[in-house]
Amino acid sequence: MYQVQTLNHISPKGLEHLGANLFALDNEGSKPDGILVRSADMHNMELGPQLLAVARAGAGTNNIPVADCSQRGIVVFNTPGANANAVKELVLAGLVLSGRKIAQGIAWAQTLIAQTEPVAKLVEKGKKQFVGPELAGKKLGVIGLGAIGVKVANMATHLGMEVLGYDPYISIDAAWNLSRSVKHCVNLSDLVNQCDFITLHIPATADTKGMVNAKLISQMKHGVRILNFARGELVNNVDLISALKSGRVGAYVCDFPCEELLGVEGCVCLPHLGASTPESEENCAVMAAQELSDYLLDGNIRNSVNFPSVSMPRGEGNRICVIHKNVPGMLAAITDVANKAGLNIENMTNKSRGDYAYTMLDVTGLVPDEVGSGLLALPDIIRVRVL
Ligand SMILES: NC(=O)C1=CN([C@@H]2O[C@H](COP(=O)(O)OP(=O)(O)OC[C@H]3O[C@@H](n4cnc5c(N)ncnc54)[C@H](O)[C@@H]3O)[C@@H](O)[C@H]2O)C=CC1
Ligand SMILES: O=C(O)CCC(=O)C(=O)O
Repeated sequence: MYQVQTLNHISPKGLEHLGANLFALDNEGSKPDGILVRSADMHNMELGPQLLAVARAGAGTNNIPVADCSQRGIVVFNTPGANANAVKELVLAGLVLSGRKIAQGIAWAQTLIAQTEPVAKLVEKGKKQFVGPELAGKKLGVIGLGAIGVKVANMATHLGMEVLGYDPYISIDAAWNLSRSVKHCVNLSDLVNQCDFITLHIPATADTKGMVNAKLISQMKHGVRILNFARGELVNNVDLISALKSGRVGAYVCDFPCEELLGVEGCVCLPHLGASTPESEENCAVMAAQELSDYLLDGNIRNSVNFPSVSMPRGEGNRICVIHKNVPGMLAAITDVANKAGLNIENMTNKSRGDYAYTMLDVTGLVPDEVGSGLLALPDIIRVRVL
């Protein structure tokens, strides 16, 4: 029985994929084999030696200590694309909110109840302060053309916007899905200096943190409207607030409120609602639970952010799963241990990713305990499981 801990609310539709006879859900989680998480910050969490995998029901994994997990042989999964439509739809709202001063208008309309003049009269007198531009005919810059960025870019072409995209690492799949009317920018300056609206769809990493700062803003069009449904850390808030005050930035719509942004004129903060739809919560939970179950029960890895994708159909015998360093001689050393134990290797697969690699052997015959201990005694072996 595998113990699975949930650190956030995970849609019950997903949890149904963890069969009750094989998995025990334990929210206190003293010694979980697997963790299901959404946005909970795991950086200061103590991860026990028994922990095998963390599945993020969502896209961003910056709340998970991924490098540390890799070193300890903990596989981290995410759910690529499972919440992309939910975010795309909120970006549509964000585009309109950034231009038409809707949030400010709604807040102002609520104040009219206390006035002495009739509300309808006050509305007609006051509405001119909330005039804002249409989207059609304007230029939208999409930074990051992954699952969400592609959907946003394609949607914007249907709104009559001229769309520019920047992503030096775009995947082949994403490129196939991108509307051919999206203009490709080879550098960021080329995108930011012509766009009326800019939307961020990149992960928060050491390279991207603080990317929207005074220097980049100085290259943008005066009055540019910026949308951030990716991560708060991508934007230097001090520089952004000063640009809002000077009018260089016309509006900032973001999904990541923080102390310094609340109450700043021109800033519209949503409470991290990008993926908050029943459909997206369910998609993410189902995908994450399936990934976790497939790994815990059969050792297969799909959609990991720190280990390679490795899957093999399960045969009759035992399966030996080895996480190891990506260094020469590992396959020979692993198969040598199996051979010495008299095991016949029926099927075998091995893949590497960066500094790490994963090998699975399907063998006939019972696997003696000394195989596990023999493998673990080899240099550069991180984790061994016999399933
Ligand atoms: N507001 C919310 O609730 C949500 C926020 N997110 C955030 O949005 C981000 C993107 O999500 P997805 O599109 O699903 O991820 P994805 O992995 O499909 O796409 C990210 C894209 O960014 C590109 N990229 C990376 N570094 C870049 C750089 N320096 N410049 C330009 N492009 C760069 C990658 O090549 C990739 O194509 C997530 O990492 C997460 O932080 C995701 C889902 C929900
Ligand atoms: O689970 C959520 O609500 C947040 C989703 C998110 O930020 C992500 O998928 O990166």
